[in-house]
Amino acid sequence: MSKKLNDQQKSNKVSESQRHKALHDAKIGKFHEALINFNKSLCHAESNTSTIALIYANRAAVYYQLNLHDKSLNNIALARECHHNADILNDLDELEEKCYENINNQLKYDDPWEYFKLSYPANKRLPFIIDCLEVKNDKKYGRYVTTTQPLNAGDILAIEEPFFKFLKVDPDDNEYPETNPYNYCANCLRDNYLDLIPCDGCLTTMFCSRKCMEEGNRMFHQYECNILDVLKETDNFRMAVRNFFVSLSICNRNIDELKRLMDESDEKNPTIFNFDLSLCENNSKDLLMAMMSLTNKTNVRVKDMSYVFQHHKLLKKLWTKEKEFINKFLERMMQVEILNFHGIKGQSLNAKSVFRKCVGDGSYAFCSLLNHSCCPNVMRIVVDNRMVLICERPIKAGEQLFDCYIGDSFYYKSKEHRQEELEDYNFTCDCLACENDYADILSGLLPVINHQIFRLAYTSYKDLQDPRKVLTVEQARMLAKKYSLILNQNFSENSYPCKELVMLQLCIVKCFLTAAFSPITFK
Ligand SMILES: C[S@@+](CC[C@H](N)C(=O)[O-])C[C@H]1O[C@@H](n2cnc3c(N)ncnc32)[C@H](O)[C@@H]1O
Repeated sequence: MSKKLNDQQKSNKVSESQRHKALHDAKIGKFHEALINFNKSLCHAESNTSTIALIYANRAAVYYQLNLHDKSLNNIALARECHHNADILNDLDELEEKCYENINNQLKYDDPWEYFKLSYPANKRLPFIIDCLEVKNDKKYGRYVTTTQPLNAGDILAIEEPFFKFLKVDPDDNEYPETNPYNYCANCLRDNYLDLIPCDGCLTTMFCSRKCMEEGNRMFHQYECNILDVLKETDNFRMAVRNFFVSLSICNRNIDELKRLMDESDEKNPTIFNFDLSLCENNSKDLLMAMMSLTNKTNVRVKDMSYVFQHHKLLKKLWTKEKEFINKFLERMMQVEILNFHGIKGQSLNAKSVFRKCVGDGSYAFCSLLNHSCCPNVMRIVVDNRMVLICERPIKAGEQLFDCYIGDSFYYKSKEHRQEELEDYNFTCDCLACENDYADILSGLLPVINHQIFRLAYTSYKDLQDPRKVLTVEQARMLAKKYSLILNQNFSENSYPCKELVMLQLCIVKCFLTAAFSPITFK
């Protein structure tokens, strides 16, 4: 790598000052703040110095206090691996003994994947979606997803890993602590209960494990580590530049192979349904082609990016020879991004509420095939970086799955407002809600058909809106099940949309959002 362009260098002095802040936080019981400050301190510590061992030892002690003994043991092991002064060894041995003595009393994490599971057998070639989903194509929608079997509200239809992903961090944003880079793994975007390890080179990049560190370095960080400040200037194109690095790595740095994949994607317009992703062999190239086809070629102009490519030997050479293709690739990535990138809200130990800023963006090859309706029948939520697709009202065999691209659907926004928000997608929505100009569920426009169900739906809906009534994850999961059952039993196509069915649908959405985004709980 060439000369480091970040203006700051590792410094044990800065690291020590952060460590002392963390020790103070821990002393007054602010354990989450302490862990973040220890992470910051780790990032600033000079490589191969005993300071790093000391920080891991301190972090181990905090995890011990939090009753997270496996994390404590992990940090003891990390401390021992580092260059350390002999006098911390005794402390580590003592702490280790205490952890083993108490390991059976440690807090158990609530694993969201015990709850979010596919509701039907998995597709054999695409094991992350259920086996009755298909992709079709027509003139109006382009590609679209349908089901060969009826589906019910509450069913989980897909659990998909992002293909491209990007952690959006801002160390200076104090208003939203979740945008602090010392919270999340730069590779998988998970918070790992703040048990992160620092990059040896820069001051802000952390990983959750050696495996993620190796993968992150191989896929993108080898190019980015010493130019993080330069990359900030790429503004909107930051993610496109990241995707170029990742794609180049997938092609083993062979740009001719990347060109070939782009040509093949343009020619065949493949989706993931064209591939067998159950095979253990590396299928990144298949996925990359499927991702590149997710564009309607919106007009995008890339600004001059030469400054990004001047600091790395290979990139500089590629830029001189292949500037035109690289620009074309960045444009394509931007076109894909406009249509298909989804915010990732992290789960974090220090998240205080359901509503918080996204910590990153991700793109999902399957879920991106869903078209839009302002009265959707499925919803997407990102749990722990994976996209979970949930059925929010009954769907007949043969029907298309529709997602709502604009968060709130016809329940809250006027038709004009919705169309404005859909502008980037280049189509005019003619869904049921737009055709009939439904707006605002509480207005008089929608009829009430079953008054008994309406009373139940209305009370439940109002209860869920009440900010004083905060649901636990467990309660939200139970209620999602309850409302799904009532909706499934009372749904009739002839009466939808009516107030009570739409309200029940909204209750289900709200419960799933709460179940996914509530602060992490322990059993
Ligand atoms: C995320 S992609 C969905 C998959 C897309 N149909 C494809 O073939 O790749 C979004 C694009 O799909 C099309 N689309 C989505 N919803 C639509 C709708 N309700 N009516 C017509 N076209 C729609 C638009 O071209 C939009 O830009």
